[in-house]
Amino acid sequence: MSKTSNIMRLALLQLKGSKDKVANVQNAVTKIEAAVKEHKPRLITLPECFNAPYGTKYFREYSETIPDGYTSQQLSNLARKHQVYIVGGTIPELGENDAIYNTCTVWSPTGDLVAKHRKMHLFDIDVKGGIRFKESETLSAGNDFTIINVDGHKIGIGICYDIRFEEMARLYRNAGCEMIIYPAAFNMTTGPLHWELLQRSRANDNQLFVVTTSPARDTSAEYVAYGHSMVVNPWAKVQQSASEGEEIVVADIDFSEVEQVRQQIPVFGQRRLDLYATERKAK
Ligand SMILES: NC(=O)CC(=O)C(=O)O
Repeated sequence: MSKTSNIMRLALLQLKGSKDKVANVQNAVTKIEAAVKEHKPRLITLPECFNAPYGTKYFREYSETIPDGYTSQQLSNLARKHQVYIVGGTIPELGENDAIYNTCTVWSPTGDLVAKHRKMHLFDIDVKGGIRFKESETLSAGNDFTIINVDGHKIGIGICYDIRFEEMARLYRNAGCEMIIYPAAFNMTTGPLHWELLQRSRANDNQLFVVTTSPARDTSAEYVAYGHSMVVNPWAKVQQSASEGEEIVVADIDFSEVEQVRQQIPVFGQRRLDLYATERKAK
């Protein structure tokens, strides 16, 4: 598909969650309606696990099938009604063989499901005096890379912990992506240390836009999200950033910046591919 425009307006919705799934989804619906009315974005992004509490004991209870589940249907209707792309954060997905995935759905302006990305790297960490989390206690990992095409621009999709794996971002770059979108929910241990650093690293290494959308911080929640949803440009500069609370971040992406940095700092063509490689394995 040829590029119809180099400018794309995004709206990142940093939303506060609760244990009430319908209330969470309705909050997203209200904020999507507001973002469309006030800012007319082409593409809207939502946070990781926006319809459920983020915790291994909750994933099965809140899980839904895709695309016929309640949350999917709401997002599909909104995308069609407002003719926008929606990168629908993530929800716990009830998949085949009763497996549960942490899954991002992407909806086109016709309301069609254009992609479904299942978190590939499960968030299993144990930081002494900080946080222990083991997604693998209840979740299964996805095995597929996901690239969408919006107005001729290739955009890779990853989910939260996926951002720590440079190889995945590099594969997206190798496939021609100009942006990677990560719905994400870092926490109060890793957020201050790594949130911005990782985004700027992936943007710098691959000379593309990095976009993250986090839940708003709720200090009464069992898992306290860091917030600070962010857009980093291909120069690795923070273009826009939210604070901790509920917020709509509006960013006008100028995709011509991708070509500018790639021309001016041409590391991609200077790699020693005679000595090393990052390759996708056949499944
Ligand atoms: N929640 C995640 O998947 C990742 C995270 O919080 C981190 O990497 O830190």
